[in-house]
Amino acid sequence: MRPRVIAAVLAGGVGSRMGAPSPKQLLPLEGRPIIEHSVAAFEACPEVDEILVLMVREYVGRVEDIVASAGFAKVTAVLPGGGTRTDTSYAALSAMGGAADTDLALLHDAARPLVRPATISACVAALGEAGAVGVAVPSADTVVRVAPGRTGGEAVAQVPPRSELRRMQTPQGFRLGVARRAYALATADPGLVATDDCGVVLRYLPGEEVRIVPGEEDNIKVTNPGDVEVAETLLRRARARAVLAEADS
Ligand SMILES: Nc1ccn([C@@H]2O[C@H](COP(=O)(O)OP(=O)(O)OP(=O)(O)O)[C@@H](O)[C@H]2O)c(=O)n1
Ligand SMILES: C[C@](O)(CO)[C@H](O)COP(=O)(O)O
Repeated sequence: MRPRVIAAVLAGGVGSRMGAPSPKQLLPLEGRPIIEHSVAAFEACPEVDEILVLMVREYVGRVEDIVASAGFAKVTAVLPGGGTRTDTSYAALSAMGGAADTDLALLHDAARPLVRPATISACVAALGEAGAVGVAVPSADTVVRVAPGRTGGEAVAQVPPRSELRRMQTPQGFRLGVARRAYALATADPGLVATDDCGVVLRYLPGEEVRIVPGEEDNIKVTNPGDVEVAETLLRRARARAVLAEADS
């Protein structure tokens, strides 16, 4: 029997860098809220069985309305998120309590509305071989480690080989047993600091391989003012490509 695939769309953030009056995942992108685009990708992915959405508590009702009017049949619950992204991930995993350790959890930033169903499918396929996977892309820029400068400001301390570096995106996927073991250790650690879920597995289960799934440059995280316009341009370009591909076939 194939494992059940449960996706969680993480939308518990308030979007302080965006500075909009409501959380950025509610901003319109080509006429639909950003979060609707993100959920739609999972709804359209044939391998995904169920979707949970974790939203800033006071906007849970708003997202329930979005889910109802979009007719997302796979969404089984809209739940409140936590105080940090890691808290929201943990709340998502806790809400999957009825699932087996062999079932699969996919955690995705609501703020990445351009994720493609094919990328989600690739994560599910990779979880057939590894207990943890994360979508990532190479960096076109040289990435440096910095330290406080001798003359003030910051200075370059190290230039890691760029060929060994990737920029992590989401989705990030896990066999539930792996995510549960990692998060049980992480939440017991008072020094826990994490910026993504693969990092939690790497840190707390060092023996577990975290496999990279090649991603797409346009799976951007809408973060700062101006990013919605960039996402709109990328979305229009992707639509135009799809129309051309359809016409060619
Ligand atoms: N407590 C939190 C914080 C973040 N997120 C989600 O994690 C994703 C990536 O986080 P980020 O882009 O940092 O979103 P915000 O936290 O909303 O932004 P900011 O840091 O600017 O406040 C977003 O979909 C966001 O909603 C979450 O579910 N719960
Ligand atoms: C998970 C993530 O999107 C991977 O790039 C990223 O680390 C989230 O960071 P944020 O500061 O919560 O936006």
